[in-house]
Amino acid sequence: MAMCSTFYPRLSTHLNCKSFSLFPVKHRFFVSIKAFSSQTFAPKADDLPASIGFLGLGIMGNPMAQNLIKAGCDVTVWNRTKSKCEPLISLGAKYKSSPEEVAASCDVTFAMLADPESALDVACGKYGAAKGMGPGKGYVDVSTVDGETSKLICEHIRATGAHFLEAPVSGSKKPAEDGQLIFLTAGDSVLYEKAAPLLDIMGKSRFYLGEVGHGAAMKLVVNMVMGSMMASFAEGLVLSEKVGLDPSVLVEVISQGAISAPMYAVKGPSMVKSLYPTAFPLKHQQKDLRLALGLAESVSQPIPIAAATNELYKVAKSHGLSDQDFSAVIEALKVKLQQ
Ligand SMILES: NC(=O)C1=CN([C@@H]2O[C@H](COP(=O)(O)OP(=O)(O)OC[C@H]3O[C@@H](n4cnc5c(N)ncnc54)[C@H](OP(=O)(O)O)[C@@H]3O)[C@@H](O)[C@H]2O)C=CC1
Ligand SMILES: O=CCCC(=O)O
Repeated sequence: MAMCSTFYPRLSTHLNCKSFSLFPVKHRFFVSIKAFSSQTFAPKADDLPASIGFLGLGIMGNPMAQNLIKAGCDVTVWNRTKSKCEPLISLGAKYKSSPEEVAASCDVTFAMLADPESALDVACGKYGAAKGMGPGKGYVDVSTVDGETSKLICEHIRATGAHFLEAPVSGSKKPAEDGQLIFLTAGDSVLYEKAAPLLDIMGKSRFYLGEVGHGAAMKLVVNMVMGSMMASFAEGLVLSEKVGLDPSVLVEVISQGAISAPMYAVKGPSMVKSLYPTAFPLKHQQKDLRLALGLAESVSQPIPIAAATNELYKVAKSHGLSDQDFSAVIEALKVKLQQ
């Protein structure tokens, strides 16, 4: 039986954002805001899925699954590289040797995979999760993929009689550890409601954006902006140093002005020291820019800044920086041209 016992006291509010002028009226966007409250709305154990699967235990999947286990949930894990399951097993997780077996033994299965190819393979491949799905079950894909991939996975899952939710996340390693992610969900609303208490363990807010593809699109737009912001920040740091300024002072100046952003304050000091401890791998940021370019292409929308930014991340990848944090994109600007 599911026992999610260590909930923080939280207030959950559902807003129909049709009433907000910021949102287009043709879609019904449901925004759920969690906040700490003196009132306790701990979900009843009866409301929670009894057993939860988690596929993909990388930088993000590991802490997300950990938070479910620590909240008392009954979690079964699988990862391509089995050794990454060990820390979770020692916290109380069960293990199955394929996505199919995990899905067959769980009510709701989450997947946090690297890219469209791996998300598709884990969901729809030979021993994929779809093989173990069926009526009454749910599949929640929290990987960052394009809408087309998400729709394909959705088709396979729904064909089994199960429900599908795409739920990519905004927020990186630390927010994942702290249960402070932002879920950008779309798909079967029945599953959205069923998974909500689990999303609330792993995150601080959740957006329900309608039909499958909207969650993926929102995530790609956000990461397109983030990738360009980081590239521009990197240019500023390199240029400031070239003209004899102290880049640490630039970080401080930016932090006090209108363009301050937590990302600059968090990443800036280590970028100045040429250190890039990986929270968000550079290869994933380039993947997201590539997918955002495809999204823009699908509606003939020019995104020249993102296109140029993508080229810079590709250069960074060609210099062996794929597995470094995406802030290592600055190194692509330091490369000396051959004389
Ligand atoms: N890191 C971050 O800050 C954030 C990342 N994301 C997104 O979340 C997803 C996961 O990111 P993150 O955890 O950082 O990435 P990691 O690279 O740390 O983890 C990737 C996961 O995918 C698995 N995987 C890769 N290829 C395959 C394959 N062919 N078959 C099966 N499994 C595979 C890996 O397994 P194995 O261990 O065997 O390699 C691992 O479990 C990505 O889509 C990323 O864009 C979203 C928000 C923030
Ligand atoms: O996809 C990665 C997003 C990282 C972040 O939101 O900080």
